[in-house]
Amino acid sequence: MNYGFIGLGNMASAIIKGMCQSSVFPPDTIFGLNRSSDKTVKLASTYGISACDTTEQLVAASDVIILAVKPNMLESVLQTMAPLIREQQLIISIAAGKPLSFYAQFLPNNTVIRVMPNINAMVGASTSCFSAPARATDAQKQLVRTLFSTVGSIVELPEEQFAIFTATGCSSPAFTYMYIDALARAGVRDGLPKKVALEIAASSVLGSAKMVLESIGEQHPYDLVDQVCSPGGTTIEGVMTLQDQHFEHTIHEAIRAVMKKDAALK
Ligand SMILES: NC(=O)C1=CN([C@@H]2O[C@H](COP(=O)(O)OP(=O)(O)OC[C@H]3O[C@@H](n4cnc5c(N)ncnc54)[C@H](O)[C@@H]3O)[C@@H](O)[C@H]2O)C=CC1
Ligand SMILES: O=C(O)[C@@H]1CCC=N1
Repeated sequence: MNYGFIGLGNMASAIIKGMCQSSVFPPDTIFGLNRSSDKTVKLASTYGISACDTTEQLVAASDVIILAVKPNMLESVLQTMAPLIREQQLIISIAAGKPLSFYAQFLPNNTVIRVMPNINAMVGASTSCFSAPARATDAQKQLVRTLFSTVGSIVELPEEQFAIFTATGCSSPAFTYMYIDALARAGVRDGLPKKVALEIAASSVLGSAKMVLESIGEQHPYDLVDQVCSPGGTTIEGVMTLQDQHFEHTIHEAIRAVMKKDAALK
């Protein structure tokens, strides 16, 4: 089985890295095409994947085609692919926003599965989901699970939950990076070197995420908050300041803004 990536940016590079580092997907089964050839050449030399110069070459070589261009490029990519495609080819798209019905306009006879990974795929820690149409076979869905398991975890969701998954699971790493940097910056203000401050902040977030994951269904996150806040202590001052400054409301508004933009991409 051969795999062809159209668009070799941040996400495709991360997925190709995961596939090649697994023992499941040999590099000689992976093909790539990018608008500019520099990224294709780099991935070919780093991982030994095959570089394609045209959509014709990539479609001819692939059993599974992974669309990893920005949503605004999809229409032209699908128009170019449509006359070349074979019915048995599986299409996987990782683009935000575009529903399965969008792909059906261009490729009515092919199975298209939407996958939403996140950027933590670069370190094998993506939180991914997929939505498949009724026509998708168990084997096709299993292939999606196997492929994206090389870069982290993956669950199947109904398509109506795809957008909120994207916002809370795949846009949120950007917010978390901002939170980590804000903590580190505060550390710098009080004398920590930035590198040390970043290590402390990131490590603390990693441990906190582990605490939440291991207590789901047993303790509410606010039970954990209470365990940190000693009566009359230091942390409660920070917690109440965050509440005064609408910390939760700000996060909720950020998610709402992501959802609004996601809906506009359709
Ligand atoms: N960056 C992220 O955190 C995530 C992005 N996504 C989705 O993944 C997709 C790709 O995102 P990134 O990798 O971040 O973008 P990117 O901008 O890093 O990569 C896109 C690549 O596609 C290439 N390209 C553009 N038009 C092309 C064409 N006609 N033929 C071949 N290559 C073409 C560009 O040169 C670029 O290398 C987007 O649809 C995005 O919605 C999904 C999950 C997370
Ligand atoms: O910002 C975006 O459009 C993509 C979707 C999820 C993460 N990045």
